[in-house]
Amino acid sequence: MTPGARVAAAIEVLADIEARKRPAADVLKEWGLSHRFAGSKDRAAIGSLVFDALRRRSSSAFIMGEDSARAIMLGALHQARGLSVTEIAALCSGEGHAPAPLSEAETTHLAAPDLTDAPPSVAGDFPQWLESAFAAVFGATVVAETAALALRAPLDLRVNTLKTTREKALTSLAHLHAGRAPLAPDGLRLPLTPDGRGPALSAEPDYLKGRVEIQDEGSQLAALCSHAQAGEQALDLCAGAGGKTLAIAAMMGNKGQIYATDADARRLAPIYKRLERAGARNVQVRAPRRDQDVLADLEGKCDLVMVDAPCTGTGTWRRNPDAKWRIRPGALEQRIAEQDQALDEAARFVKSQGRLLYVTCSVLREENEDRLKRFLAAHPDYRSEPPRLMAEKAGLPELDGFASPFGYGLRLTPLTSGTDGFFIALLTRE
Ligand SMILES: C[S@@+](CC[C@H](N)C(=O)[O-])C[C@H]1O[C@@H](n2cnc3c(N)ncnc32)[C@H](O)[C@@H]1O
Repeated sequence: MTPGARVAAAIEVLADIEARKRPAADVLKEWGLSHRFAGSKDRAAIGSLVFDALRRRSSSAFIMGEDSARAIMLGALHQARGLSVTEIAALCSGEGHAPAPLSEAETTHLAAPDLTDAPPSVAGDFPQWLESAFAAVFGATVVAETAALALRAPLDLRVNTLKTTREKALTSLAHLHAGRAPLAPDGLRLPLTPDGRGPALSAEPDYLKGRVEIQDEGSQLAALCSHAQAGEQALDLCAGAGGKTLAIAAMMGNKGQIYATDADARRLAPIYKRLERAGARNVQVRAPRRDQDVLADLEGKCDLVMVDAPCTGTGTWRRNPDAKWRIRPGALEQRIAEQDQALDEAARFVKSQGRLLYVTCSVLREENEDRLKRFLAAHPDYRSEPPRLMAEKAGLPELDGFASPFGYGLRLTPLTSGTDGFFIALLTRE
C-alpha cells in the first residue's frame, strides 16, 4: 500500500469506530481480515495512524474546524506527526487509493493551525466532562500534563533479575537500541520507530526466556515502593495478569511467599505462563472460588498487601488512547466504589507493623488521595508513610520529587517523571 492509501484506510477505520462505537483494536482487526491484500507492515502502519489520530482527536478536529474522520486524521498528521500542509497534500493526491485532494478550507486550516482559543480539554485532548477533575489535580499545568498524556509512550522493559542483569540485557538487546530507563534500576527503554511502532519483542530470545518483561517504568517503581524483602509473606490482592507479582518475586529473590489473587479468575489466566517463563517459584496463585474464602488462612498474617486497584486508567492514555474517549462519567463512580471495597478487604490481611501498598494507573484525585483519606478515617490503625521515607527505603530518594501535594503518596505522570501516570502510596499498620 502507498503511504496515501494507508491514510485513506486509517480514515475508513476511524469512521467505523465512530459509527459503530466499537473499540479501535476490534475495528482494526476486522479491517485487516476483510482487506487481505494489506500486509502486516500496512496493518501496523494503519494502526499507528489510527492511534495517533485518537491521541489527538479533539485538537485535530479543532484546528480543522470539523470533527469528521477525515478532518481528525488530517489534523492529526499535523498535530501528532508534525507534517506540513505540503506534506499532507502530497499524501492526499486522490490517485489510486489515496484520499481525495485537500479542499481549499482544509488547506487553509492546515497552513495555519490555531489552538489559541481552545479550552483545556481540547488543547490537552481529553473528554470535556473530566475538565474539573483534571483542573483539581493539575491546576495551572493541566494543559501541559494532559498534552503529555496525548503523546506516544516509549516501550519499557523490566529486566528479570531472577535470570539476568540489566547490563547483560543491555548488551543482548543492543540491536533494538535498548537504553537504561531513567528512574527504575532494572528498567530498559526501547525507542519507537518514527511512525510510532515498538520492536517485535515477542520473537526476542530475552523475552521468550523470561529475562525481560514488558512493564512501564512507573509500574516498576510502584513495585519497588512496596519495599518487598526476601522471606516476607506478601499478598497481591489485585494481581490480574501478574505484572507487579512478577516484579516483587524478583525483588524477593524467590525467597518467602507471594499469594496472588484477583476477584476475577479470568484475569489471572495469563499469570501461570508468565510465572513459569520468569522462573518465579515463590508465588502461589489463589484463584477465587464461589462460596469459599480462599484467603482465610492469611488473615492478619501478611507483611505486605498490594492493592493495584481497578481504575479509570487515565494514566495509560498514551498507550490506550481509545479508552479516553470511551470512558463515561458513571465509570468513575463505579471504580471509586471498587477501590474502597478492595482497600477495606486488604486491611484484614495486613499484620501488625505490616504494609499496604495502594497503586492506581489513574492520575485523578478522586481515585487516589480521596480514597486513602476515606480509608484512613475508617481504619485508625493505619498511617500513611511520608513519601520521602517511602522513596528513601525504596533506594530511590529522587522519587520524593513526585510527592502529591494533596497529602499522601506519589503521583507520576508522563510530563513530570516520563512514565505512565501512576499513584503510589504506602500505608503501615500499627
Ligand atoms: C489494575 S488491574 C491489576 C493489574 C496487575 N496487578 C498487574 O500489575 O498486571 C486491577 C485488578 O483488580 C481486580 N479487582 C477489582 N476489585 C477487586 C477486589 N475487590 N479484590 C480483588 N481484585 C479486585 C480486577 O479484576 C483487575 O484484574
